[in-house]
Amino acid sequence: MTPPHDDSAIVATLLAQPDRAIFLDFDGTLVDLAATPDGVRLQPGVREALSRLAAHHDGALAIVSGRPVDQIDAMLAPLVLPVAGVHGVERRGFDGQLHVAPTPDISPVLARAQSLAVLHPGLLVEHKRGAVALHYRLAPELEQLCVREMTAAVQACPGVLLLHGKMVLEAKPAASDKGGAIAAFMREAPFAGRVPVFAGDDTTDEAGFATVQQAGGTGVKVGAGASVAERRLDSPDALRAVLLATPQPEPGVAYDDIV
Ligand SMILES: O=P(O)(O)OC[C@H]1O[C@H](O[C@H]2O[C@H](CO)[C@@H](O)[C@H](O)[C@H]2O)[C@H](O)[C@@H](O)[C@@H]1O
Repeated sequence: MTPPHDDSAIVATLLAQPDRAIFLDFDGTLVDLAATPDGVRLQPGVREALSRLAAHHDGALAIVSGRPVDQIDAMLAPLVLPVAGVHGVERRGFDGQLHVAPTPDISPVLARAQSLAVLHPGLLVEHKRGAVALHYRLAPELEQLCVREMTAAVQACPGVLLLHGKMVLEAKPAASDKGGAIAAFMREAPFAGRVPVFAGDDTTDEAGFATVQQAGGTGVKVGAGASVAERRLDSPDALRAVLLATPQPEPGVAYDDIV
């Protein structure tokens, strides 16, 4: 389905305003989706564009992902940014401090997902801090089976919620989400007092859109699909084009100089 319109010009204007706080999802937003989680690649120039944009906003730029913080660090190295990982279970602020939310016992879900993957080698299980992702991208015909099994497993785990993302079912703590992670960043320097913008592509990003819009900011949905976000970009390519055109910092000023 083709998205109704593309707000590239408006998003570029928003990102250029130095009083914004910028929050970016990773998979399907900054990088194109790939067949497997370790198959994604950061396109040339994106790391440098993120560094420029962070400098332009005095460091108020964070990645907000379903991936663990250390995976995001590995993808962006040598650039180190504030990151919320595992849908807000992990969060490293601008000051470098890592905050970890309490996590309910998820071991029954992990055991069920792993049993299913043994029976069906096309399925892939990711065990993250307090969360389990069951990927069926390589075996899409197993979607309904995965939904049934993961729903049943999660029902037996109080405090655990099931998210249905892009070809993935993720069991994660109900109390943590991207909205909460963004709100936590917004209480801290250098994010506090700024107007938030969050770009994301998936159902798991909707809580983030709601949070930034309640704070007077802007949600930007990347790609097709229903969303509460007020703005829309066609694809990760459209977002990257906006990022690559981000303002140049003052001569000699880079993100590394402000952290
Ligand atoms: O919040 P995000 O940064 O968008 O992370 C969401 C999940 O992304 C990854 O899975 C997704 O991307 C994979 C690579 O393109 C793809 O193979 C998979 O089908 C997608 O669901 C990641 O593996 C998960 O841990 C993240 O939660």
